[in-house]
Amino acid sequence: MSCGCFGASTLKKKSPSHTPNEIDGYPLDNVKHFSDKELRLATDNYHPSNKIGRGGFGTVYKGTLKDGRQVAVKTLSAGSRQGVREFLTEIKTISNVKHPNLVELVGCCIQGPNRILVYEHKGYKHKTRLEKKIYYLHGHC
Ligand SMILES: Nc1ncnc2c1ncn2[C@@H]1O[C@H](COP(=O)(O)OP(=O)(O)OP(=O)(O)O)[C@@H](O)[C@H]1O
Repeated sequence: MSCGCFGASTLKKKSPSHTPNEIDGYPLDNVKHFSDKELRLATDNYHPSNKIGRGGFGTVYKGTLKDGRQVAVKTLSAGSRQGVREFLTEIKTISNVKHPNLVELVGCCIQGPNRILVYEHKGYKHKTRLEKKIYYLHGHC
């Protein structure tokens, strides 16, 4: 947390609410950006009772957005190198695809160290990990 010892110009340069509009040259304009605060509110501060799973990316929490929409909030585990690559891959692929068998990417959070993906919540997942890989290999048909 910043305190009074920093000058105003320092605070301006390092605004914690800054959201990048690209990652590795990939534009993020078509993806909704959530703030850390919004997702903490949605998941009751990542309360353990909202934990719905864990994958290669990190822990997944159930959340409710301000508009009442139910979402799955996928938090990237700190230090997960696989996750950093997967974060960008998931944004690149899922944000441009709509398919009844794929969950919709609602948005993401890239704030400070946070790398979080927000999906529509499904009561169950349609695809196993293997099915997802086959799906991608066969070119989203
Ligand atoms: N959109 C969603 N709706 C409901 N539950 C979800 C959703 N996304 C993930 N989950 C839950 O979180 C668990 C982990 O999902 P996640 O996609 O992170 O990993 P995975 O399916 O094992 O595949 P991978 O590690 O390759 O990404 C799932 O098994 C499921 O229980």
